[in-house]
Amino acid sequence: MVAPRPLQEDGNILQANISALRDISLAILDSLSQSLGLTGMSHLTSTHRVGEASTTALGLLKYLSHGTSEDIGVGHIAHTDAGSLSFVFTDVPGLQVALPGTVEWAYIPPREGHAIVNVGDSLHLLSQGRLRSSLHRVEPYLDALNRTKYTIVYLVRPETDAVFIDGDGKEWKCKDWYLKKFEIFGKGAIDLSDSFVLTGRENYDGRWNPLTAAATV
Ligand SMILES: O=C(O)CCC(=O)C(=O)O
Ligand SMILES: [Fe+2]
Repeated sequence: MVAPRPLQEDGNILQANISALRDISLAILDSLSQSLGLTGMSHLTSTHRVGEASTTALGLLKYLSHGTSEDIGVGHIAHTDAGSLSFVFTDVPGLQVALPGTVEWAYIPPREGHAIVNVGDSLHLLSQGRLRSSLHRVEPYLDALNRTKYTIVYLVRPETDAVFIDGDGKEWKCKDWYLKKFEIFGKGAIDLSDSFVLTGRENYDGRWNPLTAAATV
């Protein structure tokens, strides 16, 4: 596979960006911990130590254009991210977030020089529910239907052996929570029995309705 030209010309660009994103994410985790009074082993950086094994990842997503599939094949189903923090870089709109406490969706327009940063399940669980993972999805945006949407995501995840306690007092190893979540993503179809793990809500699929969307956007 041939690397994109900027990477061929400067192999360090990737490493430099990953290091910067890692430092920024640790600063955010530190600041959140101070604000929430999380100290000692509960301090969020204590489960995100540099050099410890984790599945933190950098990804490039390319979305199918609107019209290439009839229903849910376009975009990204409603979900919360499994990890701690997700940095989303894109210049094509389409990302929607569920407004807190409602079932209404709002587009988050890209802003030049900015990233969108989502809180994921891991921070929800590590902060004993004080931080909430954001429910979001990607839908066609009517002004950008003919543009291919690319997104670069930097997905910060805790150490593989970090331990979570869920709302029912059940203990999870970070890696088991991820396996469960990725198994659901891998199914390719929405099964309502999975909806709590996928979206944090029971019996909910958050599916996009093209008819309503066309009328309201
Ligand atoms: O492409 C986007 O704007 C969002 C991507 C996303 O939600 C994800 O990778 O989990
Ligand atoms: Fe996401």
